[in-house]
Amino acid sequence: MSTPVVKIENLVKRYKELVALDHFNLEIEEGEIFGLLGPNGSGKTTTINCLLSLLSYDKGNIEVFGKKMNPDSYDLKRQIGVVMQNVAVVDELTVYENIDYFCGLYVKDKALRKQYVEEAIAFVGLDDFRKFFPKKLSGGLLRRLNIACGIAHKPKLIIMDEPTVAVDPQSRNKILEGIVELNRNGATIIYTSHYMEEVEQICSRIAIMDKGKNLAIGTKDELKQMIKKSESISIDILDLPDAAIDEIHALKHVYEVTYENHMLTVLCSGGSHNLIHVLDYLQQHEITFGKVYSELPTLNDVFLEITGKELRD
Ligand SMILES: Nc1ncnc2c1ncn2[C@@H]1O[C@H](COP(=O)(O)OP(=O)(O)OP(=O)(O)O)[C@@H](O)[C@H]1O
Repeated sequence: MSTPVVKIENLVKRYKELVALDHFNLEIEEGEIFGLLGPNGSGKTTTINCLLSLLSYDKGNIEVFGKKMNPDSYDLKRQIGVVMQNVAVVDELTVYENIDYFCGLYVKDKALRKQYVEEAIAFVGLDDFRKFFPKKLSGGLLRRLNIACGIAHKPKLIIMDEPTVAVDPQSRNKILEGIVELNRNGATIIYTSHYMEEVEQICSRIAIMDKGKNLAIGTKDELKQMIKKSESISIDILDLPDAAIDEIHALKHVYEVTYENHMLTVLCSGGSHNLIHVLDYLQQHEITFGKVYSELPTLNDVFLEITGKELRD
């Protein structure tokens, strides 16, 4: 097997009494867009800061590209691009100068740097704004500048910590498309977010975090197969007899039935054609129904089943 790009073993990080990372483990392979998904405060930023050796930790081991990561591992850091949650650019420098400055920390050859800066500007679509100072940019454009500064030196590993927080939908889509393109061009990506839709959209594998622990790991389909729920059926019904609830509950693959505010909700585990079986039952018993909805599980359902609480909170 190839050497993982990132290997985190048994990482423990405490802030005084608070255990922010609790024996956290993670392996990321080359070529992945790896999603770290967890609610606010679950430990995503702490993981990233430990990984970059910006924070010391109490226990555990971290390797990047097969080598131990230390605060002075400059050879490793040169191969990493970081886009932090809080925009970190220099207000006194223009868009071009900012990207040139950050790229210049790693790329000393002037001609090559010029080429990289131009490519980064084109990549994030800031060509019309190259002479603007950061204070003149909208929130979305500022985020794009932040990304350009982190990736201009063409790192092999790119870490993005919630890059779309407080970003308008247009810029958000542009950012997500850009991440996929960076990956297509050969970079391994670590992407932290508490937006499950984004993580589902772009990540090849996902770790679900809560309270400093890695609760589950896999592709989105693997994660969804870990839980009981495979389908949630909701049907508008004006009047449903109590006996029908019990009989629907007894249908194959059904494990939970509720009827509230004229809405029948049927949760199913495995099987196929569950919706047809429920509708057949209603028709055979001449129960009139209105709108019908069938939903597959989301990552929120995975989180809910594992932790007993909503990811969205
Ligand atoms: N410098 C610090 N001092 C004390 N506690 C901290 C510090 N930084 C983070 N924490 C705490 O550690 C826990 C993990 O925080 P962390 O920022 O890593 O989570 P997160 O998943 O990145 O959340 P968010 O999405 O809000 O950034 C939280 O309970 C947080 O309050």
